[in-house]
Amino acid sequence: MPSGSQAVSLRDVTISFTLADRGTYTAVADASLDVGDGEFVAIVGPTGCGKSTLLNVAAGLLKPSRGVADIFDAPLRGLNRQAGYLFQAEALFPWKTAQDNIAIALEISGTPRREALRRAEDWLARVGLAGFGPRFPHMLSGGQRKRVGLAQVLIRDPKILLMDEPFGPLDAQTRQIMGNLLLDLWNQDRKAVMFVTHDLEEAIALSDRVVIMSAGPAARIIGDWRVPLSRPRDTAEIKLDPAFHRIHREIWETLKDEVMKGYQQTGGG
Ligand SMILES: Nc1ncnc2c1ncn2[C@@H]1O[C@H](COP(=O)(O)OP(=O)(O)OP(=O)(O)O)[C@@H](O)[C@H]1O
Repeated sequence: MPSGSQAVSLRDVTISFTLADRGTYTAVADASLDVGDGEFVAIVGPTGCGKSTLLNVAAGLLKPSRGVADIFDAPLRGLNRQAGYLFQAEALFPWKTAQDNIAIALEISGTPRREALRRAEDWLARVGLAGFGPRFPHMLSGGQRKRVGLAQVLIRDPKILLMDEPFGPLDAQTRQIMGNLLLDLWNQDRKAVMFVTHDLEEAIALSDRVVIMSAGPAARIIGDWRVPLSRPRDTAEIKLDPAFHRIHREIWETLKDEVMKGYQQTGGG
């Protein structure tokens, strides 16, 4: 459970982009969000509303135009070195084996190669890939590559995990399996997690809190729900729980109008 300190604290964050041809575009306006130490928070919103933009602020990849970002009560300057980042797109080197892909995350910060390889082997087992170390990414399934990606991030033991639709490209069953793996690993040391998804079911199944953003431009945080479901959870079975249906219905009431606005703006509806 949260220990009281905030791993990520965004205060009145506004993010505007200056576009060469169309002036200034404000993606996110006055967003305030706290993620407690050990807390799993999902951010859900319509397509293009600014979820990734907000995550990039927490990662230190993007400086807010207004407002502040604190990490463990200290102002974030430059890259957030306490965070590990897992994107939708794969970040594996195609010419390196699974084991090397995991080990490199330690080698770049100075861990001797032999030690890095040994720890990478442990992590292969922790993500259910014992024996797959010598395979190159093209010799692994999409789900297996995601497992390698997860190990690559977690081996550095970041205090905060920033995840941007990490299981997006996977089929529904593999997503569920990856969700369970993520929860198992998270349960072992409960890092703070910011998990961006457009999938409300996935958000509820995984998280302690679900935060809803409005459609952009100038997207805002318009809802923040505590998920009343006990842990440990199985991400498939939890969806049969009546409490899951109740909270889903409640959040969807707020989300659905924003989703329609988002589609209309992006020409999808
Ligand atoms: N570097 C940039 N320059 C200009 N506009 C940008 C930039 N980055 C993001 N945007 C715009 O800001 C808005 C929010 O984008 P963002 O990727 O954060 O949305 P999202 O909610 O993560 O979308 P999706 O769910 O489709 O991945 C979009 O309209 C996008 O086009």
